[in-house]
Amino acid sequence: DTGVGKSSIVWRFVEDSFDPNINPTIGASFMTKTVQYQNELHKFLIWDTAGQERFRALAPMYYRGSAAAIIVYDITKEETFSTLKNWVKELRQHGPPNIVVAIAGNKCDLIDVREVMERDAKDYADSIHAIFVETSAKNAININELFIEISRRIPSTDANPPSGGKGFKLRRQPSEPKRSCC
Ligand SMILES: Nc1nc2c(ncn2[C@@H]2O[C@H](COP(=O)(O)OP(=O)(O)OP(=O)(O)O)[C@@H](O)[C@H]2O)c(=O)[nH]1
Repeated sequence: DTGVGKSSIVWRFVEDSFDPNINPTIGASFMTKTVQYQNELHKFLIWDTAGQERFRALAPMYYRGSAAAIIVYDITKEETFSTLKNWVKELRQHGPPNIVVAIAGNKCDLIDVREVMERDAKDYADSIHAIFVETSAKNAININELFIEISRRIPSTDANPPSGGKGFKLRRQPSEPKRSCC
């Protein structure tokens, strides 16, 4: 849904910053970030889609061919959790068969006005074999952990060759060049 904090999560991950006055996304925006994980470099190619209803029809362009999808709800708005379930159904029907799904319950800094119980969301995520974390883009809680868990679940490059552009893909390469054999 619009306003749940998708762009803020991506900004926190990519730029380690937070803008309380961030504008709603128009269409989609694209960002990349490379992180070191164990002895590999993981490059994330991230499409941040717009949540406003008028952009809904664009979403398949971005999730088609993607290795992973993060579906975000706002823990202070029950209706965003219902919307999330619809996105899960859509991904299951029209997304890539092996797409890694992660559910992020964002704005966990606002627990005083929580509407979605963490246990309920976790049980739902487990039932669909999705990654689950509560995040706060504002306070930088569980953002890196979310992406690291995604990269851990995505099979290595050979099984997922990069394929031209759209979607959330991850490329792996050794962090140190292999020495050629003598
Ligand atoms: N308290 C709190 N506010 C947040 C958090 N993440 C985002 N926000 C605020 O929520 C509002 C919406 O954030 P966005 O990142 O634009 O939400 P979005 O899901 O990308 O919205 P669309 O681009 O319309 O789809 C902004 O005012 C953010 O500052 C968070 O973790 N905690």
